[in-house]
Amino acid sequence: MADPSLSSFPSYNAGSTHNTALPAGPPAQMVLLDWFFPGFSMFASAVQKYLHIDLNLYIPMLLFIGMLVVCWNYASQYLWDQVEAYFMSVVDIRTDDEIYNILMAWVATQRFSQGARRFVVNTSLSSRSWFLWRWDDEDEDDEYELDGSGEKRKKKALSYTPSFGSHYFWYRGRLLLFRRTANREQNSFMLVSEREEISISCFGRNPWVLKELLLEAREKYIEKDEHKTQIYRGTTKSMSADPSWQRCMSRASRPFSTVILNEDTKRELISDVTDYLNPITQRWYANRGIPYRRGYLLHGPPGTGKSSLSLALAGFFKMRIYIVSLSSVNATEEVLGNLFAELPRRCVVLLEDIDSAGLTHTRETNDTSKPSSSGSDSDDMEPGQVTRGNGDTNNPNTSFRLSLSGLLNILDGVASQEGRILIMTTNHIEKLDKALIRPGRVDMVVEFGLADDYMTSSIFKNIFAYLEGDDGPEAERYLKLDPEAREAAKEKRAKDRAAHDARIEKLAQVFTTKIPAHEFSPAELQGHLMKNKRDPQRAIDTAEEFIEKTRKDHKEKQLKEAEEKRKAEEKKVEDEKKKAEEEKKTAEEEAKKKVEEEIKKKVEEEIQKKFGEEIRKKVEAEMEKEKEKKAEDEAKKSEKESTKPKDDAESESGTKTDTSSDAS
Ligand SMILES: Nc1ncnc2c1ncn2[C@@H]1O[C@H](COP(=O)(O)OP(=O)(O)OP(=O)(O)O)[C@@H](O)[C@H]1O
Repeated sequence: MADPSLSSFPSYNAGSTHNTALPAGPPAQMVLLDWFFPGFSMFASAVQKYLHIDLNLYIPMLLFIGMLVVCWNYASQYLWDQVEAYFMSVVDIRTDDEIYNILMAWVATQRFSQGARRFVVNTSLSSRSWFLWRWDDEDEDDEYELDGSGEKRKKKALSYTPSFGSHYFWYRGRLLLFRRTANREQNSFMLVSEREEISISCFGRNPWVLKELLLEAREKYIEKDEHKTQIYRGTTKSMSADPSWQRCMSRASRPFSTVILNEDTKRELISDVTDYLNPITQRWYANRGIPYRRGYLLHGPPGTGKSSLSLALAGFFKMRIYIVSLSSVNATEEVLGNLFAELPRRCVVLLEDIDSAGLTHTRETNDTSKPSSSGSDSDDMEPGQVTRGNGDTNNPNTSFRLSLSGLLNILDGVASQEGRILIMTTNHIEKLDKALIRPGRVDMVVEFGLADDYMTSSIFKNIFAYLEGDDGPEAERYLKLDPEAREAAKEKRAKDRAAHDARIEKLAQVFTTKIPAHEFSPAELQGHLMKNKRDPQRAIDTAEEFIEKTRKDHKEKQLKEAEEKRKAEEKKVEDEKKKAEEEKKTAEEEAKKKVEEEIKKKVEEEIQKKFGEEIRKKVEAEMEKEKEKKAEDEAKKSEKESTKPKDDAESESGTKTDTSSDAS
């Protein structure tokens, strides 16, 4: 019997489109189609019923087309692979390398990116890989707008790059292909940028155009950062045990002129570094077998410009700066060694706070013939040992130790990159080991001091005088004026500026007379001036207040330090007392034990002596007794033998007599 559900099936007779006779059962092809495309039979019967079209007629054709498409896909993919392998050049971009940032920054500026219908939008194009992550990057592309109060408000620039897929574009007259695909290996631990693969291909077996593109991208990238200093900090990621340099900032290079320091010292420093970086100098070093590196030591009280000078120097010579602070808990020998091994060839390394690392102990202390370094508070440390926290061995931070010889090995061992500039900063040069600052490790020492009159006045002018670029959007407004008006405006502006600077010059003198020399650090003065950055007169009027408050702070700090020192000394005395008491107690116990042992020995000897004599006497008496008894027995025996030949009758009475005598 026919299946009623198939009553609506179209005819399976290929010859007749209008034949409604029921088929014996669904043909195999229909079952197959239904299996591949569920509901196909329903769709076919609906088409048959309402449009009078028998799809059965077209099935072979559809199948053929489908197969053709599959074959085409396969063949085209195969062909494309062959073309790519034999007739194209391809560059794969590593997403965990800085080249990713470089290329994506270039791609974002290309027409094909901006025209892409499906695209990725970012506020930062940098790779998400933690070691490339810029987390505080002031981007030049960031836009600003003025809000109601006239303050600038930063708007993050948006970058558009093509989304997953293949994107063709022209470059230097050649057709190139930018391909962005999802990484074949997807796992949840992967960072966003690692989940994609990027490549650029060109037709032809010569990849020169790709290399040129990459060089151009790099050039643009460097150009963008030309006036910036790239700052890297040595960190130990909690997730990974390996320490690494993290790019933390790309900051507008600090002009050298803004660091207030003796002009001769500045000039000397710049010419020294210039000479060092000269390729001829490098050859000179190589010819003489001298390690090609240079070290500088900047020392002085906190906030006097040591870090600022290092940054300005890196910016001036367009070098990256790698900062690591030895006061950080993680600055162990292993961490530092790994960090130094990762340094690029040409860079500035800033080793901060080498005094707080406790490098206060000389290597020579191992050698008792040589004098100890400084009599500093670290004197009771183990020789050659470095602790953090001013040699406070009780400081929990000191649980990680860095030996001085370890640090020296890192500084000039195989891990140290030749061609680098090492800058060490310290607040207490007197505490440093001579080995650490000997020539070859430190080639120039620059001293920083508290602000003198020249510094005070310079800082004042630095804050309040007009500087190029201060105008911002106001300057753009002038550009919109007609040439005549612009000229007049320009002249007026120049006059205003000159008048302003003259006023600031006078005010700087007044301010300088109010601030006592060599008492405050430039950072403290700058802090006070910054509080009044729009009102120089107010900065002068509140100078006394600042002096009073800062003196109070100094006093409090001194008191705190003295208190800490006192506590440390008290603790030291206490510890020593405890130690002495313990030693005394131990000595007493030992003496007591000794006396007891002696007494015991004597008693034993006495006992031995006394009881030994008695026992001897007793034994002798016993022996004597035994001897006597033996002699008696002998006598008796011989007597018996002598009386034996006499009469037997007498012998009986004799026996009786013996018995009575024995009984008595
Ligand atoms: N000589 C100086 N010239 C210009 N600015 C200075 C100078 N000294 C300090 N400053 C300002 O004070 C602030 C702190 O300076 P900086 O960090 O360079 O001091 P430092 O000597 O490295 O301090 P620390 O020893 O605590 O690391 C900076 O903002 C800097 O602009």
